[in-house]
Amino acid sequence: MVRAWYMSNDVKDQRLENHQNPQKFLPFDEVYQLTGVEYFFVNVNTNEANGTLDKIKKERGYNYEDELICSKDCLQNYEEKLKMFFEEHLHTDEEIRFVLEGSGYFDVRDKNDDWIRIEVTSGDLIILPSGIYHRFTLDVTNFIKVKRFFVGEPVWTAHNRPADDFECRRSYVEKLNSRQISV
Ligand SMILES: CSCCC(=O)/C(O)=C/O
Ligand SMILES: [Fe+2]
Repeated sequence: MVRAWYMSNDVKDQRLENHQNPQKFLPFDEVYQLTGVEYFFVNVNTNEANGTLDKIKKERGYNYEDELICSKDCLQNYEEKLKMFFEEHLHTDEEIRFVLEGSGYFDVRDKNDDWIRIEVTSGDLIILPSGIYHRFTLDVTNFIKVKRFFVGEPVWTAHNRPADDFECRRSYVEKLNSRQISV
């Protein structure tokens, strides 16, 4: 089950939990209010969710999907890719990841530009809105297998911060500030 917390500013090892002191966990509805990130739990064996995976895909028009394994053995240019994933960046489209096996951390900037760390494990489906600054890291287990969904032809390009002049960034900030982000 998904867990989220505010991160320490002093990150020596990105694969550790890196909590603030004292620890400050957030319920996911608060994460949503502060970031617009959406979350569903999907049973990986039956694909049943709060809704079903098929329903989520249909409603959101996800007509592309593939699988990605991030591990030393399976990911080409592993070190380089992991470094890239942990650079703060945004995408011009939603980032949709459904965890089939393993675990990892998505770090997302909240309204006040603070890092919230979201721990994902098997069954977690997470949707990062277009324009949100974020990054990803494996945890100490060094393994995650995800399904990636997309509307139309996938574009994986990451735009590193600063990317404040991108239309998707402006529109994300505007929506978040006027609380127009909707599920
Ligand atoms: C676990 S999916 C790989 C990371 C990725 O695609 C991305 O864009 C992270 O922000
Ligand atoms: Fe990303």
